[in-house]
Amino acid sequence: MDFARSARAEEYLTRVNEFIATEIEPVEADYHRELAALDDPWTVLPVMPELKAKARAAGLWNLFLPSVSGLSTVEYAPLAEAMGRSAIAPEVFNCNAPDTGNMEVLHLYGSQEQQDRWLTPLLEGEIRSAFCMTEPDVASSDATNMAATAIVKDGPDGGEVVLNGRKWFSTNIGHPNCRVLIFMGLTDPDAHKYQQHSMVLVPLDTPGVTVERMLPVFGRHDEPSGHGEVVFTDVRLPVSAVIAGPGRGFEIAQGRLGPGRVHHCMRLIGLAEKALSLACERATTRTAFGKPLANLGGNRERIAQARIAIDQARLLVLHAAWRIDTVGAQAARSEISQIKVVVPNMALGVIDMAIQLHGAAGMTDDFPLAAAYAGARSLRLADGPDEVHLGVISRIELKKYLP
Ligand SMILES: Cc1cc2nc3c(=O)[nH]c(=O)nc-3n(C[C@H](O)[C@H](O)[C@H](O)COP(=O)(O)OP(=O)(O)OC[C@H]3O[C@@H](n4cnc5c(N)ncnc54)[C@H](O)[C@@H]3O)c2cc1C
Repeated sequence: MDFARSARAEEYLTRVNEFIATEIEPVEADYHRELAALDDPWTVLPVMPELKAKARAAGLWNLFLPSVSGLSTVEYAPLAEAMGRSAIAPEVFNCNAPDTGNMEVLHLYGSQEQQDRWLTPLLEGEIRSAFCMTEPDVASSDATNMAATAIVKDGPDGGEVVLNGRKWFSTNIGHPNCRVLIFMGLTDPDAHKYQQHSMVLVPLDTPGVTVERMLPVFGRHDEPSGHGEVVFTDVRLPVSAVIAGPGRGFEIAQGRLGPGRVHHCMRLIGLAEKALSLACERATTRTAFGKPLANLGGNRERIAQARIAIDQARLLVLHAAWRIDTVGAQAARSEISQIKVVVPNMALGVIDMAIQLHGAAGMTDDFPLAAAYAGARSLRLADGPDEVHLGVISRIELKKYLP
């Protein structure tokens, strides 16, 4: 396998890094401060559309989508890593979750009408979207448990689909520009277990859709995107809102949760790098007991271990990306699950070390470490719990030994 960067990837990386250094990093701390000071932080600050327009004009836009960027998964990895160093860069480049996953779904499975109505404005960065699968009342790590319903009823113009149920942790639903969500619901409990569910495109202003509350993650609401609890009460839509037709929810979930989901791991490598660089700066510029922090206790070893852990995890991510590019996401299931276990746990360790070296300051919002810790911890669940991924890896491993 060859992880050397192509000339095209190298060129993009130089430009992305330059854009982040000159346009994003100088304004990022103020962005967070200004947002936190607002009475209503569910607001788009003017600087965000300005940055997006600049990134777009620079051709650094929708790089996550191979058909737009022409980049392979291996080529995209260092770009996502660069974006992951900053909390706002992914959005600036229109490469942020969950919109990227939703765009991939619409790109792969959407009808022409669905693409015109939703994919085009998402690709333009004009609107945002949410993905509503997880439910508070069932163990949602097992997607066959989803109990909210998407019942198809016959009628004129092909009939309608009626949605009922409660979803939560719907990321992005608090964003002022969130206009559409993808709802996963039970359509036919008698069908094969992987053909019971459907995915439905729901305009956020459809009667019967109510965002009941925004959920905190370690006390943070992640404004202006957030994670909402959403109730669906007799939400009626034409059957043309069902993506790829009724009963194909699982098939689409497999597609959605394939290549797009390794982007989180790529970005987390960048976040861990950011934490390590902050730790090194702090350790070399602050003195205790007459020495720089770096020279106290086991701090040099901890920094060395962090460097090793990040480089190991990066290689595993590149390997998974290479497998996706060469054999496809389905055949790379073990490698994808491996990085989903390794990377968030690695990032948590590195960020925790950086927080410790910062002392009490590491727990505040004066540094991006506390938010980074919450984000990395979330990804031990949000991308599927570690245990589920370990189950996938062991199943594939043990299968080799079955008679
Ligand atoms: C910040 C954040 C953002 C999120 N964003 C979204 C979103 O945008 N859209 C969305 O639909 N969902 C989202 N989620 C939800 C996430 O996908 C679910 O939390 C996850 O799938 C687990 O489902 P659950 O919470 O119901 O946990 P459960 O299924 O109840 O599992 C709880 C625990 O049980 C154990 N467990 C489960 N299965 C196994 C197993 N096979 N072996 C051993 N132990 C096991 C694990 O310890 C697991 O953590 C988000 C979550 C977070 C924290």
